[in-house]
Amino acid sequence: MPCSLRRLFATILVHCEPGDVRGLWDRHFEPMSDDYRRSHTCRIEVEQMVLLDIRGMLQSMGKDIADFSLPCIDDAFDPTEGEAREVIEESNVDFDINDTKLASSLNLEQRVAYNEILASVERGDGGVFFVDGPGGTGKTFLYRALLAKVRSKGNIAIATATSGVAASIMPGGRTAQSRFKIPLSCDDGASCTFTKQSGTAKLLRMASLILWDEATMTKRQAVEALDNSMRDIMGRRDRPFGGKTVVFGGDFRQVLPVVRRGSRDQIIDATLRSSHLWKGMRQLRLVTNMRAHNDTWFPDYLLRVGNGTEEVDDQGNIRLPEDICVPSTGEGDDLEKLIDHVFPRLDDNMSDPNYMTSHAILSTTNDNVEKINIRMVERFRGEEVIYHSFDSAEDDPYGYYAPEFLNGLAPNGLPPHALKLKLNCPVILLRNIDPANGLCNGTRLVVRGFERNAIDAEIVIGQHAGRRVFLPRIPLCPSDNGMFPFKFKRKQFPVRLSFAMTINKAQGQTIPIVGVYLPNPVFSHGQLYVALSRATAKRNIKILIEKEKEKENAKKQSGKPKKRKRPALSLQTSMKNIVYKEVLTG
Ligand SMILES: Nc1ncnc2c1ncn2[C@@H]1O[C@H](COP(=O)(O)OP(=O)(O)OP(=O)(O)O)[C@@H](O)[C@H]1O
Repeated sequence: MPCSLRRLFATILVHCEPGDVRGLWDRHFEPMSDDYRRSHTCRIEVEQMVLLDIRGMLQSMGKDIADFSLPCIDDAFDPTEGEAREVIEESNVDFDINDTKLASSLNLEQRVAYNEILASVERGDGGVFFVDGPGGTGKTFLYRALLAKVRSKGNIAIATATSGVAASIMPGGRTAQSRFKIPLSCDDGASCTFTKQSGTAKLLRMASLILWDEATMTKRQAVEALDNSMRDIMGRRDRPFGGKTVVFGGDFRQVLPVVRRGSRDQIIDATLRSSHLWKGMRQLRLVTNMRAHNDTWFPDYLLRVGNGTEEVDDQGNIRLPEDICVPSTGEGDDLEKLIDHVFPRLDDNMSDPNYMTSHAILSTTNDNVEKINIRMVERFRGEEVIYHSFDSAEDDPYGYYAPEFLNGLAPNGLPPHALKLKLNCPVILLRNIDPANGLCNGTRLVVRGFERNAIDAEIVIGQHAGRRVFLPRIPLCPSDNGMFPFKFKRKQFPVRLSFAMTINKAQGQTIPIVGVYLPNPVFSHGQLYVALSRATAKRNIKILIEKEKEKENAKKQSGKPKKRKRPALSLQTSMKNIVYKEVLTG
């Protein structure tokens, strides 16, 4: 508890712009130091221990404790002796002893990749690799084996991924953006923002191995920025990544980088495959699906969907297996049926975090996801707590935008104005709060308690699973600045319910029991493939494609008081599948 309070304190300093930092410190010092006071009697010593802990947390959130009006840290109590925080943090990453045993169960393709990469690490003369594997072929399994091997020898291995979710399932994983300090908008020729003398530069120089998972989802300019900076800090401008062993991984069949209003050509141009670095990357291919290894038909089908080779009808749609499709009437209760399939015996399992994280419904848009989440929280037993946000238009001195209007806005990546929660319900974090401690955009948690100004939650996925955290309300702005003609700010808890999530958010996660809700066709490359490939076997996936015609008829008839016939039940099995084949073969 005191540790969770210290983390909450650091989070408030970084994200909530408190007016009276010293007052906050004085008021909460006692509960924040409970654990240290039990083992130490000297108040000065206890105060220094709390400050050092908070300093570490602030540093991992990218802030310096000296910028806040807190008591000073006395060097005599500082055990780090001036060593860079990045180096200490990385050296302290515990490797799971069980991961050192993974090497013995690698399949043939994984073993070839493992040996080649380790040989490069051992030679120390650099090498750039791309682990190319469809979803479920064990890329993450391979990374865990590599990280454990390098770290078990006392060497530094840096694990990163494009998304927070993928980063959180690797030990010591961080988002590539935060670890390498890649600028948010990154143009051709850009570099990372760290200096040659910084802790990040020191860490990268010391690293024996650098991993970047889901590199297929990042813009090539971000990878090129790392290459530029590595050449610079290593003083080896002629060698890719300054002569380090760097391993990228991903699957171009999955979702590609987001290019706002981008054309197909612009999206392809933004991918790593279009980078000048691509040709120099040694390709290591994984082909055996280890996620669905008990079901050989399903992985083959998935690959045909991902490769765009599954046969299409005259409308350009592919057929989904009948036994995974939920019959539809085009009416509202279709969704209830899908929910029943995906969340059986919900009442008996409400407090089981494993159940909550192994069942989820995926859909294409936030609106669909919100609709499912609202239904699910209504089904969930317990008292509902509603937290309302404080919304403002920053550059609106005359108050043109009424609060009701602002409250009704639902931009992507922001929590709703009225956040409805119940005890034990699953939520997903919407911001990188403290990536080093498992709180990043995409982290899955369950709600364990409600405070007036904080949500008490438990991390349920990844290496920090089981950790309790307090989440405060923070000011949040839409990631897309051009979305509104004013600067919109919402002060709210940075979470959303996660019974359902968008397909893009689910990339990189294995979801043992998955439902896919498709009231509208998929609209981007790889979406259908990502949705289908989250499951471990065909029998664990259900898809609801809503019947279009009936919906339209229902709309037309809604104005007339005539008796309506009960809509017929039919099985919708065809769906659009968007595949940019040039990114798979170019
Ligand atoms: N050699 C192996 N032996 C046993 N299980 C394995 C092996 N390789 C992978 N697995 C298991 O297969 C499943 C899928 O593996 P993993 O998550 O590493 O795939 P992935 O390629 O990273 O998938 P995605 O791209 O969808 O994230 C996991 O449950 C993993 O533990």
